[in-house]
Amino acid sequence: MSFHIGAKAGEVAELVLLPGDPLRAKYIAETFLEDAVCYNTVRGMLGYTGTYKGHRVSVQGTGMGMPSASIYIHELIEDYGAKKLIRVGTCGAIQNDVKIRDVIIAQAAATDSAMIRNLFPGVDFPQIANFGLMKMAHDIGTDKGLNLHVGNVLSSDLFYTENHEMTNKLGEHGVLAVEMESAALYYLSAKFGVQGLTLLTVSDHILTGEQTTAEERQTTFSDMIEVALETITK
Ligand SMILES: O=P(O)(O)O[C@H]1O[C@H](CO)[C@@H](O)[C@H]1O
Ligand SMILES: O=c1cc[nH]c(=O)[nH]1
Repeated sequence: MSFHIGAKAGEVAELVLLPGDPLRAKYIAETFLEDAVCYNTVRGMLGYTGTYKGHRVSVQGTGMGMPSASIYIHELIEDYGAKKLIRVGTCGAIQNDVKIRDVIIAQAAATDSAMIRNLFPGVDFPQIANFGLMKMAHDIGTDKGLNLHVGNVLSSDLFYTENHEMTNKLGEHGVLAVEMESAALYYLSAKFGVQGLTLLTVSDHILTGEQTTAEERQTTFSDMIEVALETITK
């Protein structure tokens, strides 16, 4: 077992989905995977391994924010050998043409976190998705007829930001939505030479104030999950 994950060696698959919400991990395992077994309950951050169309796949909750997500992502890669990781998250849209329940493929993630900046003084390290996973997800999502958007997102340290001017400015520069973990996934994927991608379902609209319910955030968004599972197992 690693510091925060109670799985034994071999209990985590090389292919891992990463929802922030551990109960979304449970829902995904119970709804989409066959023979899913729970390998982690440490801190209630549930993790499961099962199969999807014959491929071993794990799904691990990461918690909220880059400090929490980076702990799980780091241990999944370094201690358990994860090779492809797809975050399946929720986000708040900051573009008018991005609607509630649309799916976003995060091509890159800007961040207001100092976590990565502090590692590269004087350089803005680019946090980008793996191209192969991104193209595959785009092809699969397009075939499914989804309302897909591809572009930049903001991974913010603050859910309740006071800097609305900054959010608006990022929107004016084409950033699609705000969430809290993708920059960490993309940085750690680059550090360890593995493949990382984020898919997001729009759970709320920052410009219009529309919202989904907590239950929807935990248990729906099956389009995104299916695209993630098809992509990661191709
Ligand atoms: O739904 P998840 O994957 O947790 O993602 C989003 O939701 C949380 C905030 O409500 C943050 O973790 C944010 O990134
Ligand atoms: O970080 C997040 C996630 C969902 N919705 C938001 O507005 N922000």
